[in-house]
Amino acid sequence: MGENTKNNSGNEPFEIFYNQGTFTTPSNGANKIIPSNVQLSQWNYNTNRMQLSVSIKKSSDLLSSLLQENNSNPINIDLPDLSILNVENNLKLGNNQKKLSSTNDLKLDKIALSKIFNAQSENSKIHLSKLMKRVQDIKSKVLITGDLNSGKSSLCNALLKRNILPTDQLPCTNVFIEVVDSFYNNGLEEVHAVPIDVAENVSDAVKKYNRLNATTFKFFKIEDLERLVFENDKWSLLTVYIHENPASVSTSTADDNNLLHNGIVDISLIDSPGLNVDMVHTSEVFSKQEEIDLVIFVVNAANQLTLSGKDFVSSASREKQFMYFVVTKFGDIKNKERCKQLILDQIKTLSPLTYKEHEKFVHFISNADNGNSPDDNSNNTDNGDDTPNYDQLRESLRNFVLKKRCLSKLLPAKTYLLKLLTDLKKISNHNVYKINLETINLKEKLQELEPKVHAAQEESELLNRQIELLVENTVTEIYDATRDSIATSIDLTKFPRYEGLSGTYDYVLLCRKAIMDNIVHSVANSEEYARSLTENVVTKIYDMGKVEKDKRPIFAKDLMFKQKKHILSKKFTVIFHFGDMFQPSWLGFSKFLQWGGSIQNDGELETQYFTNKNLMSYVKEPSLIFTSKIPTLFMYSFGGAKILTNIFMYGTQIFSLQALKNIGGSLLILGSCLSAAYLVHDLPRALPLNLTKKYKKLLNEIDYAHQNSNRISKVSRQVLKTPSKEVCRILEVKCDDLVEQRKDLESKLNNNLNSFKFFQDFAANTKKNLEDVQSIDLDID
Ligand SMILES: Nc1nc2c(ncn2[C@@H]2O[C@H](COP(=O)(O)OP(=O)(O)OP(=O)(O)O)[C@@H](O)[C@H]2O)c(=O)[nH]1
Repeated sequence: MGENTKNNSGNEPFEIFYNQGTFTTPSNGANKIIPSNVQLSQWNYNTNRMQLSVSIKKSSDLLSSLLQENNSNPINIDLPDLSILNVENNLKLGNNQKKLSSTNDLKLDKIALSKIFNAQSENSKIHLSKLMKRVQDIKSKVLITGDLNSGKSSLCNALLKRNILPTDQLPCTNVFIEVVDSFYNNGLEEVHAVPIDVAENVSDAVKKYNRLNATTFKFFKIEDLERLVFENDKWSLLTVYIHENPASVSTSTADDNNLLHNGIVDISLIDSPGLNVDMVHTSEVFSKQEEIDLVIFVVNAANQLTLSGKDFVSSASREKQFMYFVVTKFGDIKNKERCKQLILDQIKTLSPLTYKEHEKFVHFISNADNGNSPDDNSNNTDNGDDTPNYDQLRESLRNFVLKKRCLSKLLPAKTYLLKLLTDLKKISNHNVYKINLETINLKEKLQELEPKVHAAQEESELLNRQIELLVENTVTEIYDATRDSIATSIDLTKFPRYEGLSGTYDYVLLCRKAIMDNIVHSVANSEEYARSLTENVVTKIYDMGKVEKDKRPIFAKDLMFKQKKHILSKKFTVIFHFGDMFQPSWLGFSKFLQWGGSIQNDGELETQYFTNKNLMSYVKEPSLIFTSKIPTLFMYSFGGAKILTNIFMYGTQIFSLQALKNIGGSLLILGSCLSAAYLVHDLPRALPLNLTKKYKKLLNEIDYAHQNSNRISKVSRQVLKTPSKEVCRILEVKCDDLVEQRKDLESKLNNNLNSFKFFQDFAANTKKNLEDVQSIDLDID
């Protein structure tokens, strides 16, 4: 078994040559004439074998492409009526192997089902590769099974025409025995026993046993079989090599009359232990192995098909379309017709196809005792005409294997391919249907989504623009307001009252402070205005973005303008000069000389009479006298008195040089005194005027109004960025979400389109392959 027919003459056990319409087998040295119907069978067999091989390869490729599609795009396999690729076959519970319905008992989604389907498909690919091996292998295994003591070993011996296997009235075969021609063991008759510790069961043993590897078995003589068949606790398989026809051993040639090594297809017979509760499962599993081409079920006519037998047959017939039934001990039955009918009825229920051709597949044997004797054919004949003897059975079996090996060898592959391709056809049709439905659904969803996406995008753009504009207007407003406020602050300064010559120093300081305070105050006011306005606009922006109140970040307006740079930017210094106290003008001086009053800093003519002050104030603040008209009055009085004295003293000599000298000196002193008095008198007007000018000049020079307006508006802009960004982000997320949904739908739609194309091609290829397989005619007579 480990070695195959390569021993013979090449890769194939038989090299077939055409020779004027006959087949020859070169192994026997002489050309053998094979009947033309066998020749036809061989030709058909090879053609079918080749066609099936191609179909297996194509089916495997189809499965691979389906798997690939399933991995990139989970396919729909929620189909209840699949036979090979039904995912429910993968969902079994516990020891009782109860099947679960994926749709009822377990709710599995498309992805989960597709993963199970992957496993199922992989198994199917493995099975296909085994089928390929099987289709290309020309060896044939025949499993003989049946109830305990039903006559399996006797049947085996009868078919081999040798008493090789032990038979007994009591159950005796406890180990599976495979009988192979000694051709496969260098012409030696031996028993190779596979120990239980090498292989636990027969299925395993068949795989592990290798004739060329002595560690996989133990040698025994043929005579030891009597003992070995009982030792089921030691051996899982006994391989028995025999000379079926001792006469042909010397030439090592195949014999047409042989069953095991006949020159066209080599057969091995496997005798199995009787079916009891323990053995049914093992036999069922074994019979389903691809290596088993044909199952012969031996029925004791007296017992008919027992429960174990029925179990086995119904399970095995799912895999093997045809089974042989050999009814033994039929001769002992009185009412043969009734017995026959009862058994045929049972077969009809369990394996309808076998029943349909029961004349070929169901054999009634009357007497096994004599059947073992190859020479005594007369005793093998049943009393009835329709009950073939062992020779007829042997011939039928051999013909079946030889002429109908298409069925035994290739039918399982064809049957499997038909089921698989039908499954694939159903899957592709189902997917095309589902994809169409999904596509309609996706298109509807996309149509609904499209306007929403546009609306959201437009809303987002509009709101962005509105917020941008709002921020820009706010910042401009803050800038302008701050600039105006600072620019007008100096002019709006309220200067303190001048409290006389002695308070001149304080007056200077107070005037400067008044200007400074006004400017700084205007800046602080502008900052406060910016805070309030910014706070309002922040709320407005969140309102525009429809951000829920509890989701808005807390806005702490008091934190605005708190950094050091803000404090520093408000500071500036102006250096005071003595000259800042005076700003003489001819107009002012001439007014001063008039009795009426003096020009004040606002240009208004102010009249300060001697009487407009309380006399007590002059007492309290004598220096006030200098800012009043009192010194002027005094000057005028003194000058006038002096001139009058001169006129009186010099009379007509008033215009004499001496008189003019005296008058000139007096006038000079008078003028000087009046000028000094004017300057002192003009100080409350001149100082604020000069300071105002000086501060304005400085503020202009350092661009104070712009710097602060810029600073304040910049802070507001910075602050407003946060809600603007937040609202934009929310809108973007909303848009992105919709765009993502659209993208997702489009991608699904695209996938659907690809899947649709895939399944269209897949359906066409599957259909073609299915038609090819259907056209393979294995029914050759
Ligand atoms: N009368 C009669 N006896 C048969 C026939 N076939 C087998 N026997 C007898 O039935 C007994 C059991 O036959 P076996 O061939 O050992 O049966 P088995 O099915 O191999 O038995 P186990 O493998 O041990 O279950 C033997 O004594 C056979 O001689 C038959 O067709 N007619």
